[in-house]
Amino acid sequence: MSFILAIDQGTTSTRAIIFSSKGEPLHTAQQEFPQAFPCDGWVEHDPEQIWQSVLNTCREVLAKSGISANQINTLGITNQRETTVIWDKSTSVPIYPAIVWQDRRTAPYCESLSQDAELDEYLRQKTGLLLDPYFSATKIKWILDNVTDARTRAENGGLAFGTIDTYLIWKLTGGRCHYTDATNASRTLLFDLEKQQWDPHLLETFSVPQTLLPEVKDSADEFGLVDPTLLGAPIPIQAVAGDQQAALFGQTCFEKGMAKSTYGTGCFMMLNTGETPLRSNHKLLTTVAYRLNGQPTYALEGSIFMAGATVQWLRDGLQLISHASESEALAKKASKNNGVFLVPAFTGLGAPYWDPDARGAIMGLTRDTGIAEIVAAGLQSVCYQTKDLQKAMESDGARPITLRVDGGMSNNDWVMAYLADVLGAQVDRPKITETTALGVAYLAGLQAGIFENFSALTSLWKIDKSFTPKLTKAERDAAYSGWCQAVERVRQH
Ligand SMILES: Nc1ncnc2c1ncn2[C@@H]1O[C@H](COP(=O)(O)OP(=O)(O)O)[C@@H](O)[C@H]1O
Ligand SMILES: O=P(O)(O)OC[C@H](O)CO
Repeated sequence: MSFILAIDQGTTSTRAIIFSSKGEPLHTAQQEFPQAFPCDGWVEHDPEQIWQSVLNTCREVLAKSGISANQINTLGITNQRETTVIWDKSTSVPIYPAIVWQDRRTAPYCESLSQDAELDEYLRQKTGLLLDPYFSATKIKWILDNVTDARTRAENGGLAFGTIDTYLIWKLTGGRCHYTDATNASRTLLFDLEKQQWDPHLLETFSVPQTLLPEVKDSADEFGLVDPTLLGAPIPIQAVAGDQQAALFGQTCFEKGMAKSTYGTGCFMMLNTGETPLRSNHKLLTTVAYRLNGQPTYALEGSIFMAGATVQWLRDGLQLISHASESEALAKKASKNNGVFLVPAFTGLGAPYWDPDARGAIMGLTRDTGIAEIVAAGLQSVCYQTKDLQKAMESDGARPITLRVDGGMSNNDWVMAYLADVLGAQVDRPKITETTALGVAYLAGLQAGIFENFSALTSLWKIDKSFTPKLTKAERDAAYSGWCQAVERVRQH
C-alpha cells in the first residue's frame, strides 16, 4: 500500500491530505492562519505562522490516520502563488512578512512604468504576464528597497527569495534546498517562458540580484528529503506546483483545449494550450501549466478576484444569508430576468479588464427587487465573469473543449446550472472537488512511480454531475449584454 502526503498551502488556510495510490483522499487536517492588513491595500502573512500551520497539519494528519511517516512514499507541495518571502540563509529567519499576491502596495511603481510600451511588450513576450502588483517581481524590489541593509545583504549572497513553495522546501529540508518549480517561477515576472530560465534583462529592470533566486525544477522532480526530526522520516519531496496549475492537473486536463475553473475565494480559469505558449491579446495570462522531463506544457489563465468572496460579502457584509449554501435556495426564488446586476469590483476588476480603480455596484433595482434577486445577482456575477474569460480565450483563438469545475462554490447547483446557461457550454463537476491537493499528489505519485502515466490518472477522474445549457441563444445574449453594460458603468480604465 502506498501513501502520498499533499500539502496545500492556500491564502487563508493550510491543508495536509493523505491520498491512497488510487488518488482517494483518506485523511485531512486543516488550519487557518491570520491575515494582516497593515495599510490600505496591503496584505501580509507571517511566514513563521504559515510554516507552523504546515508542521501542525502534517503532524495532525499523520497522527489521526494512524499511518506513520515511514509509510508515506512521497510528498507534494502546492501553494498560493506569487506571494513573496525573503529570508536570511544562515538563520532561515524572514527579513520581512510575506507580501501576499493580493497586496497592491507596488501599484504606484507599476503605474510609473506603465507608459513604457516596450517593457509591456517585453513582459508579454518573455513572461506571458503583464505589469501588475499581483506578481512577485515588484514585491521583491519593494522589500529590498525598504528593509534596512536588505539590498546589500542580498548582493552579498546572504538572502534567499522564494514563493511559498520555496520557503516550505527550505524549511522542510532544514535549509538544505533552495528550489522552486516552473509553474511557480512563471508567476514572478522574472522567468523566461520559452527558455525556462530567469531573464537577465528583467532581473536588471526590477533590480533583483540573481543570487536571491532559487533553482527552477520540473513540477515532478527531486526537491530534497524532509528533515527526519520534523515528521519522523526523511520523506522525499517529489512534486511542487502552484495551486491553480495543480488543480488543472488534478482535473486531468492533459489535452490541449481542456479547461478547469476553480471557484474558491476568487475564480481562476485555466486552459491547457499544449507545448507552445499562446500569447493573449485580451489580457489573459500565459503561464506554465506543468513541466515534466524538462518539457513545459502551457496554459492560458484568467484570474477573477471575487467569486466565493462575493457570497461572503452577501453573508457578512449585507447579512442577507447566514451560510454560503443558503444562497442556492434564495436564488431559486428570484424572479426571472429581473434585470438586476451586481458587479463585484470591490478591489477593482481582474481579467480581462485589469482595472484596479473600478468599484462595485448593484444596478437595475426596482420596487420588486428583494433579497432573493440581490443574492441571485451576486451568484450570477461569477458566471458572467467566467463568460468574460471564455470570450477572451475564444478571441485569442483558444476555445475550451471541456470545462471542469471545482472549489467550494462549485457545490452550488444553481450557480453551476446558470454557468452552463451563460457559457452555452457543458460544465462538468467531478466527484473529488479537492483537486488542488489531488493534482500535486498525482505529480508526486508520478515521480515516485505510484502512477504509471497520464492515462492511469485520467481513468481516476469521475464525474459527479454534468450541467447542460437550457437557455436559448437569444436569452443568453440578452442576459450577457446586460452584464456588459453594467461593467461598462463601473470601469475607470
Ligand atoms: N454552496 C455554496 N454556494 C455559494 N458559495 C459557496 C458555497 N459553498 C462555499 N461557497 C463559497 O466558496 C468559498 C470557499 O471555497 P474554497 O474552495 O474553500 O475557497 P478557498 O480555498 O479560496 O478558501 C467561500 O468564499 C464561500 O463563500
Ligand atoms: O490560495 P487561493 O486558492 O486563493 O489561490 C491563490 C492563487 O494562487 C493566487 O494566484
